[in-house]
Amino acid sequence: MISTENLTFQYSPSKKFQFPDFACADRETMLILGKSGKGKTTLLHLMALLLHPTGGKIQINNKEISELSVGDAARFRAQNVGIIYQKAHFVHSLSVMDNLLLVNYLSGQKQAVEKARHFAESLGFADHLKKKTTQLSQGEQQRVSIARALMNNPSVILADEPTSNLDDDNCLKVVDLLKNQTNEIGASLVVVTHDQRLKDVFEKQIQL
Ligand SMILES: Nc1ncnc2c1ncn2[C@@H]1O[C@H](COP(=O)(O)OP(=O)(O)OP(=O)(O)O)[C@@H](O)[C@H]1O
Repeated sequence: MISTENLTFQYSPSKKFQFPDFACADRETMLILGKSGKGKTTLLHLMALLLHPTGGKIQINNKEISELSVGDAARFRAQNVGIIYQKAHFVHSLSVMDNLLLVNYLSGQKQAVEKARHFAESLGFADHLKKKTTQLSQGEQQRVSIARALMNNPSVILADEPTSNLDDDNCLKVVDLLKNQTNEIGASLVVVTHDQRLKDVFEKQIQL
């Protein structure tokens, strides 16, 4: 469950944002739409505790997260938030499997090899687990990055333009995978995008 109230942010006195209030419950999915420059990535980074709001509240599982210190925010993020970036960033020297297990390691949890295998099966990259991430196609890397975001059973999954580089077929496949996997672990899914193809596949939407 994630919700915001009176959320504001500014990069500079001339670059201010006031975001609409919203709430996304467990197993609920939500789309945040907006043209380029409207602040979609900024809002996602606020929800991910990568930026600190200038005003307002963000709650995850009824915990007020905007007041956490930098260290506490990093711990909270590692344990509760899964992020899918527009362009996946992997550790190129590690295998696909080790990139998945790294999430467990960084948040101080036991390495969940079976879970990684399960996601790889569900998302269709089980044959690639031993490969380096650079050996995968862009669509395959996108699916690995979805699995990586799920590895710690996060309460909230945040996806930044997860479909912008995909053709229509793969776009709908990735959205289905995201929704199904989110539902499986009982998380809230928030997608920010300017991809109009997603308008018809998310019931709950807000426009920036
Ligand atoms: N670090 C920064 N410092 C100053 N201004 C910034 C910074 N990051 C983003 N901005 C500005 O804030 C505005 C919103 O940026 P943001 O990346 O959130 O938009 P967006 O809606 O995600 O755009 P796009 O769809 O093009 O990715 C833009 O005008 C951008 O130039």
